[in-house]
Amino acid sequence: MIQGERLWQRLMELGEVGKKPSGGVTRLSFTAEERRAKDFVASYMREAGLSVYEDAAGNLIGRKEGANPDAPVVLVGSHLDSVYNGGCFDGPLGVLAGVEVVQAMNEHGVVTHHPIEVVAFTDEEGARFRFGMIGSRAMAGTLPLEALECRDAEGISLAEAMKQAGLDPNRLPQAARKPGTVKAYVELHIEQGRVLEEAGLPVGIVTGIAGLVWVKFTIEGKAEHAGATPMSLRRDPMAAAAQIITVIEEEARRTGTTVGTVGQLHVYPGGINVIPERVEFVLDLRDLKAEVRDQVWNDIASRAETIAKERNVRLTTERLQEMPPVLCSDEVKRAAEAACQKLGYPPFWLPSGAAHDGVQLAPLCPIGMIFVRSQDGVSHSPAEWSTKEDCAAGAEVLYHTVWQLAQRE
Ligand SMILES: CSCC[C@H](NC(N)=O)C(=O)O
Ligand SMILES: [Mn+2]
Repeated sequence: MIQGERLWQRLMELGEVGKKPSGGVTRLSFTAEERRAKDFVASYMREAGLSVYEDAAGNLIGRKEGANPDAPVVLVGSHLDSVYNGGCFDGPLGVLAGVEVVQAMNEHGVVTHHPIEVVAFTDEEGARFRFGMIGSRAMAGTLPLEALECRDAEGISLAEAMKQAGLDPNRLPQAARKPGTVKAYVELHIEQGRVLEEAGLPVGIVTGIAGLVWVKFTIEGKAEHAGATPMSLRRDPMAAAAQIITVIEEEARRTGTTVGTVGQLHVYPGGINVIPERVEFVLDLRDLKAEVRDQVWNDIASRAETIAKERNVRLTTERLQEMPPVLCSDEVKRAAEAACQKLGYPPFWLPSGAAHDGVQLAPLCPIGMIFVRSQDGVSHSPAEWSTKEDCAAGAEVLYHTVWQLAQRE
C-alpha cells in the first residue's frame, strides 16, 4: 500500500535541513532549522490530503477526517527536532511514515471510522532546554508552567524561544487534549540499538519504554595553580567528578539492566594549568523498572556525597527531568502483531531503552511503538542509518496497525 520510495525521498530531503559541515543534523526546537523542517512536512501533509494546523505548543498536525468526525482520534507521529550533530532518522522517520500511511489511505480511497492525526511533536530530544518532550507533555496537559523559565545555553528561556517562533506561551494550556478524545497513539521509530539487527529482522514491536532521570551535578572546589599546588593541598572538583563518574558506571552495571551515562561535562575555568574551580556534568540514568533505577540513584547519590566529603569539595545535585517507565498497551501491541503477521514478518518483541513521546501521552491514551532495524545500532550520530527497505517495511506495518486501530470496534 505505502510507497517506500516516496517515504525515502522525503526522509533524505528532510535530512538536509539543519545539516552541518560535519554531516550531522542539528535541529533544535523553536529555531529556523526546526521551522524549515516543519514547513517541509506541512507541505507533505498537504500533498497527502490532510488538513494542517499547529497547536499552541507548536506541534504540527495533519488530520484525516474519519467517517465519524466526533470519534476519538488515532494519533500517529514522532518528532522533527534532533540532538546536536544527530542523524536524519530519529524522529523524522515516524512523522514521515505517518504522512505516508494516510497518503496511501487517501490514494486508495480508504475511509476509517476514527479520524487520524499525524503529529510532529515539538522538542522531543530535550537538547536545547535540557528537558524534552515539550510538545507531548503539553498535549497531555502535564507541562508545568515553571518549565517556561528553563533556559538554553544562550540564556534564552523557553517562553522567549516560543515567542521568537511566533507562539504565545500563555496559550500553552490550550494544547492539552481532553480525556477520551484520543483513541490511541502509535509511533514508528528507529530502534537505536542492535537487537533487531542481531535477530535479523527489519521490524519489532515495543513492549515498554524505560524510565529515565537526568540529574545535574555541580562540584565546587578551589581554583589554584596546577604547578604550584602540591597534590596533598588540593580541593580538585575534576578529580571528584572522575571518581563519581566511575561510581555511576559501577552502580549501573551492578543490576544488569540499568544504564547510566555522563555525556555532558563542563569544566570551569577550563585552563590547562589551572585546577578547576567548578565542574558540572549531567547523569542520564534509565531502567525499565522504576524501583531498580531509583535504588541505583540512591546508591550513586550516597557514594557521591562520601567522595565530596573526603575530597573537601561542595556537591549539589539538581533533577532536570524524570520519567516513569511505561508499558505499551495490549490493544496497540495486538494491532501491530496482526500487521506483522499479515505482512509475513515474524512478530518480535523488544523493550525501548530510548525514551519517546508516548511516555508523556500514556496518561491520556493507550500507546504503542514499532521499531525499525538500526544499522550497527548507531543513533544520535551522523552515522545513524536504516535501509530504505527497512523503513518501508516499518511504514507498511504502521499502515496496518493504524488502519486496525482506526476501525469501529
Ligand atoms: C527528553 S528525553 C530524551 C529523549 C531521547 N529520545 C530518543 N528517541 O532518542 C532519549 O531517549 O534520549
Ligand atoms: Mn533521539
